[in-house]
Amino acid sequence: MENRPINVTIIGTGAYGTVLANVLADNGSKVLMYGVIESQIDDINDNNLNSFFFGDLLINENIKATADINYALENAEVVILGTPTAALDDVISNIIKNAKHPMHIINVAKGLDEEKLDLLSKKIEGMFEGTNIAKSIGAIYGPSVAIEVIQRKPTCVMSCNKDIEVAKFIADIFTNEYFIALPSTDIAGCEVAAALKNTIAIAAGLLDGMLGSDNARSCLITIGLSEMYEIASSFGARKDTFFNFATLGDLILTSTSTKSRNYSLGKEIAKNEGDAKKVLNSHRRTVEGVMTCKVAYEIIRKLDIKCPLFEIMYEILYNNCKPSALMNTLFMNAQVVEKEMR
Ligand SMILES: NC(=O)c1ccc[n+]([C@@H]2O[C@H](COP(=O)([O-])OP(=O)(O)OC[C@H]3O[C@@H](n4cnc5c(N)ncnc54)[C@H](O)[C@@H]3O)[C@@H](O)[C@H]2O)c1
Ligand SMILES: O=P(O)(O)OC[C@H](O)CO
Repeated sequence: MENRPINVTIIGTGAYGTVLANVLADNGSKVLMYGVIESQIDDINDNNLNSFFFGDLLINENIKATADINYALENAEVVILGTPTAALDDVISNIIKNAKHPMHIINVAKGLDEEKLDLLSKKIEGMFEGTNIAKSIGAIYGPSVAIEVIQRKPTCVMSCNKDIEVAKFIADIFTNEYFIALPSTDIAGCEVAAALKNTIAIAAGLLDGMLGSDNARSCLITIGLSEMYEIASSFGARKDTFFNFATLGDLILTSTSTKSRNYSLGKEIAKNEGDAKKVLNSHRRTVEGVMTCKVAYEIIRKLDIKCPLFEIMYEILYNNCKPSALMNTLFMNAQVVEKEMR
């Protein structure tokens, strides 16, 4: 365990960036947040609050925020990419332009590379290639709705890195009595699961809104886990990874919690008689399962594999198909047993 304060810079002053800042500052790290929204920066510096996301819940008073990227990166040893997947291109370009020394890069965005239909970590690696800025590239994934972490409720996540020693180092700087990070070297497994569970959560919210059936939700989660593994294994994921916090854990949380934005979107679609188009047109919050569904659908087609849940969700979210009939066919076609037994 490192016993000196680590300088950590968090890119983004959003919900998850703020909670990770709080965990790290609680652990004695020197935390600086870089943001683009002046009111959030001022709120953090002047009031120890990020009230846009967390109302009057105080955050650690040692957290500082800035809009100056040079200042933000000047002493950074670890940089956390704390924005949604869609902002990563911009964020990484900004780091490459302004960083002057090597640093550990940790991604927390849950998504896939929509252009190359590939892993987000590969895209991030590709962007840093030849720059000497990324000492290592890893991720933190696990069941962690922001509001509960800021309230210091027990949360377990995976620290993912190809190099187990770096995974352990990052796990150590995050771990305390309420936030536990365990190392994993299976980036592909954790990352694909972290992205795909968002689409399954939209399906779960939709199903709950339509049927209110605990039986059906459990079956949906099981089918989702199976399809998640099917897709992830094509990226080299290990089966044992599918029993950890980033995979099964996050899938259960996001598919059952009303605090999840993805699950809530599904419920909202159900409330609007299954009219996804209408709901998505007026939606403003970060809901990554919608884009992930499209990427997953294209990956499934490219690999020529069968993932009925993702195919159905694509029809609902992108072709405005009514969910009821489609949901029925999902259970009729459920395939969750070993491939060789089918
Ligand atoms: N919220 C959660 O509970 C939670 C938990 C685990 C993981 N995550 C993941 O973390 C990622 C971020 O989610 P969030 O909930 O914090 O999102 P959010 O919508 O709360 O915040 C996003 C933040 O990114 C900032 N941002 C956007 N573009 C930027 C740019 N170019 N440069 C700098 N800042 C920029 C915005 O200003 C905003 O402060 C997502 O991929 C999400 O899946 C979220
Ligand atoms: O609010 P959501 O649906 O983006 O989910 C947040 C986290 O990913 C849960 O671990």
